[in-house]
Amino acid sequence: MAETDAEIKKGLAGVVADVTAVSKVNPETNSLLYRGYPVQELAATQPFEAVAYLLWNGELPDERQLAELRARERRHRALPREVRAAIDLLPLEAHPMDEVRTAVSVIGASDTAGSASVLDASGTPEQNLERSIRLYAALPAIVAYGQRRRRGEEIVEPRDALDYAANFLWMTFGAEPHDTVVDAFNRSMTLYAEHSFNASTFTARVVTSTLSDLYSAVVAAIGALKGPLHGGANEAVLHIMDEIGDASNVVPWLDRALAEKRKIMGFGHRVYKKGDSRVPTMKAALDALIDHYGRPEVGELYEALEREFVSRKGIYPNLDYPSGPAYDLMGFDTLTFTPLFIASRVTGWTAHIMEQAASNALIRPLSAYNGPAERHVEGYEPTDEQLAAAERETEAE
Ligand SMILES: CC(=O)SCCNC(=O)CCNC(=O)[C@H](O)C(C)(C)COP(=O)(O)OP(=O)(O)OC[C@H]1O[C@@H](n2cnc3c(N)ncnc32)[C@H](O)[C@@H]1OP(=O)(O)O
Ligand SMILES: O=C([O-])CC(=O)C(=O)O
Repeated sequence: MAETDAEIKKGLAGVVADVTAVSKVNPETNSLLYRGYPVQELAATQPFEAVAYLLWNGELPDERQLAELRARERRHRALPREVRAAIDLLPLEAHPMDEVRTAVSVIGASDTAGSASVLDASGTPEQNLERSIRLYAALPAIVAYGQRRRRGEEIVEPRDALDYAANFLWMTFGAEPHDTVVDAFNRSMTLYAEHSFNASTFTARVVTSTLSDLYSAVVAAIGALKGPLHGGANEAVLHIMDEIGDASNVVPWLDRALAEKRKIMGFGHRVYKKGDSRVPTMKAALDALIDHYGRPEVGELYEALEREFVSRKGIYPNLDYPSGPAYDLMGFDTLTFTPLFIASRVTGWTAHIMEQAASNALIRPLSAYNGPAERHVEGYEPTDEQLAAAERETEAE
C-alpha cells in the first residue's frame, strides 16, 4: 500500500491515544467525571483546592489533607522575586499568555533540582507533586500581577486569611470579593481544571514522554492553550460580544460573520457534539453574576447569540462561552481570561504529566509522505545503492 493510502486521522480525530484515570469525557451522556466524580457535583460542593488534590491524588482530601494542601499553597502564593523581575522586563503590550508562559519558565529554571543532567530532568513522583503544588500556588500571583501591571496598579500581597479563590480575587483587585463572586470564580476554576486528552494536555504528555521535565511540559501546554481554537476562545468570545454590542444586533452581525465564513468563538467542540457538559453549571454561575451586578443586557446578548447560532448551525456553546462574560463581569481584563484558564488547568496538566511519567511510552506517531518523489541535486551522481533503493521503492508502490 502506498503511504498516502494509509488511513490518516487528520487532527487525530477519533483516535484513542492512551488510557487515563484522571477524567472521563462522555459525549453520549453529556457527562464529565474527575476521578469518577461528576464535575457539576464537585463545582457545587468543593473548594478548588479539594479538586486539585483529587486530580493529583485520585481521592478527595479529608479535613487534615485539605488543611495541609492549603498550608503548602499559602507558603508559595506570593509572587517569587525572580518572576516579578522577569515580568517587569517584558513590554506592557506583551500578551498575558506570553507573560505567564515566561513566568513558568523562570520558575522552572530557578528550581535547579535535576538540572545537572538531562538524565535527571523528569524528577521523582514526590518532586513532581511538589513542583505541581508550587506552580498551582504561584499562578494566581502571576496572573494578578500581570493585570495590575498593565493597569499601572501596585502589586497586592496575598492574605493568609483567604482561601485560594478569594485570595486570587483579592490579589487581582485589592478588595475583599463578595461571596457570590467567589462562588462563581471557584466554580469556573473547577470546571476548567481537567478535560482528558485536549490539545494542551496532550502537548504536556508528549513533552513528558521524552523524559523532559514538568516545567517544560507546562510551558508547552500553555503555548497550545493560547490558540483561539482551544483556551484562547474565552478571550475571543468577549471580542465578538464587544463587536456585536447588544442583542438587537445579533442577527445582522451573524449574517455577516457566517457570510465571511468566520468561526463563532465559544461554540463547537471536538468531542461534544450535542453540548458541553460544563456549560449549564457555568451558565448558572453567569446568571448569578448578572443578578449580582444588575446587568441583564449581558444575559440577553448571550441568549440571543446562542439561540440564533444553534438554530442556524446546530452547533452548541462550549465552556468558554459562559466563562468569557462571567470573567468580564467579575472585572478581569479580556486579555486575562486565558491566563485564568492556565491557573486552573495546571492541575489537570500536572496530573496527566505524573500519570504519563508513571507509565511512559515515547509519543511518536507516523506520517504519510506526500512530497516530491526522490530526486537528486543537479550534477550529483546517485550511488548504486541509492539507485537500487529508489527502484525498490517504485516497485513497492
Ligand atoms: C475549552 C476549549 O478549548 S473548547 C473549544 C474552544 N474553541 C472555540 O470555541 C473555537 C470555535 N470552535 C471551533 O473552531 C471548533 O468547533 C473546534 C475547533 C472547537 C472543534 O473543531 P472540530 O471538531 O475540528 O470541528 P470542525 O472544525 O471540523 O467543525 C465541523 C464543521 O462545523 C463548523 N464549525 C465548528 N465550530 C464552528 C464555529 N464555532 N463557528 C462556525 N462554524 C463552526 C466547521 O466550520 C465545520 O464546517 P464544515 O464541515 O462546513 O467545514
Ligand atoms: O477537550 C477539548 O478538546 C477542549 C476543552 O474543552 C478543554 O480542554 O477543556
